[in-house]
Amino acid sequence: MKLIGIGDLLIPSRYIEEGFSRYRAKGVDVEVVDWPLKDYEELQSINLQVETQGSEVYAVPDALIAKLRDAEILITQFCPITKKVIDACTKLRFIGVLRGGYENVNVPYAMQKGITVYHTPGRNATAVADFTVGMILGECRNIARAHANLKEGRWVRDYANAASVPDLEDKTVGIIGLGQVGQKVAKRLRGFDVRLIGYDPYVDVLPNDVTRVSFDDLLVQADFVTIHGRLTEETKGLMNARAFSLMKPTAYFINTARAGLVDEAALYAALKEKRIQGAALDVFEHEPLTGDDPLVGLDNVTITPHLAGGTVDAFLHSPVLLSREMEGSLSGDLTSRCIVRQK
Ligand SMILES: NC(=O)c1ccc[n+]([C@@H]2O[C@H](COP(=O)([O-])OP(=O)(O)OC[C@H]3O[C@@H](n4cnc5c(N)ncnc54)[C@H](O)[C@@H]3O)[C@@H](O)[C@H]2O)c1
Ligand SMILES: O=C(O)[C@H](O)[C@H](O)COP(=O)(O)O
Repeated sequence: MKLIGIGDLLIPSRYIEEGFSRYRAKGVDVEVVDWPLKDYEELQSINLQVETQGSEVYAVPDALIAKLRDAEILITQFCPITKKVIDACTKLRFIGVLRGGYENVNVPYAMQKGITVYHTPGRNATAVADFTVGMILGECRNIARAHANLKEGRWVRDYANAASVPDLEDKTVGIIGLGQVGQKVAKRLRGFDVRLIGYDPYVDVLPNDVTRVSFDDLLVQADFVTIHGRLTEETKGLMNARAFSLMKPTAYFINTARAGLVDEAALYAALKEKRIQGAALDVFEHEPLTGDDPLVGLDNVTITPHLAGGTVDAFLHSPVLLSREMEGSLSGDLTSRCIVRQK
């Protein structure tokens, strides 16, 4: 059996090679090729922003497709596996995605062709959950603003909103979306003695210290609203002007998930008019965010350049996780992680 992995800027080839090297003992021929990209910005602009299955808007270079043709197992992180790629790989039986999401793979087409697709749920949930807690503290305690001021030689202790800087203890944190990341955020926040409320229409059982509430009740009650849904047709623009109008004027909004979950203009207006206290954002409608973006000029926002999932553990361990998940497929044993099974 032939496995071909596609290395990229965030998971270089050698990590895929190492992650799947033990397949060699099972008679698998493991080869890894590179997806040539200029820089991380190029990757973000073509892939992280494209949330349509198959990402056909990006043309995978023919030279790369030519290197993939013999694959029976194809491993990718961000490189789009489009209809054209699938058609070129005539022996393809399995696709493994080194991601929790799989928006860059044309899953419906793979399914139609009887190809089994695996992914890696939660591979960077720890990284994102840790970062989210950092963002909550960073914004409500003015950490980033204080740092920026000191770097510019200003010793500023009298922030305009200092009188309303909260402790986390006894505050209510509302978590929208209790999947891999949302549940880890809840787990981390327990140590802060907060009250946890959650909204997720698709999770039957919430962690027992997370009180299930409706979407509107969450917004009305929470001192911190943190969103962790995936971007779908249903969740697009979930946080709109109406949603922000339900939040307390003292509440904070945190988004380390996807920009598309939020109406950014409505969020900007709520922040600008101080209808909510502040926001911490790792994801933006237009990435990379430029210095002249209106959000950058606000004094009640903490912004980071889409960093939440990026730890060495998250990215470099993904191939090991995926190789374990897919191992059963070699002997025909399809495990629960496979999202599409052969008919
Ligand atoms: N900033 C980063 O670097 C970074 C890194 C990794 C992941 N992410 C993003 O973090 C988010 C969470 O990832 P995850 O792995 O936890 O995803 P997940 O699929 O495990 O969880 C998403 C949850 O959202 C819930 N959901 C679906 N529709 C909903 C709705 N209408 N309202 C509320 N909840 C709804 C689902 O039931 C699920 O429990 C995703 O948007 C992902 O793209 C960001
Ligand atoms: O940078 C990010 O947002 C994520 O690391 C990237 O999109 C992959 O996330 P995943 O699909 O693994 O959740």
